[in-house]
Amino acid sequence: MARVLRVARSSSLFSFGSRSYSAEASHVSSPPPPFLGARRGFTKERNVQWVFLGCPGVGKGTYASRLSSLLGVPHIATGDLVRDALASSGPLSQQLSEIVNQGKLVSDEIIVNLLSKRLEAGEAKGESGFILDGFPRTMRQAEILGDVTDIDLVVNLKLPEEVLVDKCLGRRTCNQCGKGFNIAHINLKGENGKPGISMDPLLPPPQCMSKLITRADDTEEVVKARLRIYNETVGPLSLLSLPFSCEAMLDALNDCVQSQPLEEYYRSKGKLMEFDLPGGIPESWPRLLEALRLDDYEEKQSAAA
Ligand SMILES: Nc1ncnc2c1ncn2[C@@H]1O[C@H](COP(=O)(O)OP(=O)(O)O)[C@@H](O)[C@H]1O
Repeated sequence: MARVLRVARSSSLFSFGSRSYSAEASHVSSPPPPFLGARRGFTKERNVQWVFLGCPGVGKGTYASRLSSLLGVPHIATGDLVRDALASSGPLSQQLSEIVNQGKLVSDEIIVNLLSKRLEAGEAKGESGFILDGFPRTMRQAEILGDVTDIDLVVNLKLPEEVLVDKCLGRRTCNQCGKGFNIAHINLKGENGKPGISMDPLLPPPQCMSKLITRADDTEEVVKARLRIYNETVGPLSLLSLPFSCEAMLDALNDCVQSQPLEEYYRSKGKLMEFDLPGGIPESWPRLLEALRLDDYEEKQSAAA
């Protein structure tokens, strides 16, 4: 039977259809080892169920997608689900475009429904496990997820705030092959004991160059609103220095219900792995694999095959 997240408006009850998930029946040892042991979640019954947290622009999509290929689990980005819904014709599209283009969060009900449909379709195709990117974004979403399934590990990617806006503004997607690139040159000098960060642009191959598009919500104003909302709902980011003056952003802030930050929620459950990205993909990817204790994963997989 299909696994479905169902929303009951009057209560916190959501369900993953027939699967016997229980918040109590966690296979996670307590207290967890440092960085949780990356192999948490690899069981005979199912594959990993991981969540990627991180500010807009931090690279969640990039690293979640690489890990999903490595581990053979689907990478499910709720931002992509929202963009697919936006691209479809229908009343939902119109409703979403106003919300997304102001940098606001889509309602928990809409996002849970989109995710539910995606999981259902995946299960029908025989998918097992997942890496969620962009979900949960609110405490309510985290509670819903916690009610219906066990999350093994929450990876919290971090970059200095100065880098995030530039990275968002540098994002490009090829409208033909769908791959993501980044044209930003990041070169942040180290100061006050903090290391500098430099990232080369991730440039597209020549055939994609003329087909690059920028996300409609990657304007400076909307990016800053999204970063502020992230700060309020997920975890602290010292963004107070950013100049916020536009009305859309103030609306977004007013709409943003202050909730206990998600980072703290998962930290208190011993599931949070913090990861400060040391630079671009060439520096960060091997270090991330090491932190996840997956550095020898490919070798072991091929040896076992
Ligand atoms: N879990 C979620 N809850 C509410 N809104 C979401 C969620 N995931 C995505 N969205 C909506 O989709 C937009 C794009 O999401 P995403 O691609 O994850 O962007 P980013 O991480 O760059 O902010 C968000 O700004 C928000 O409007």
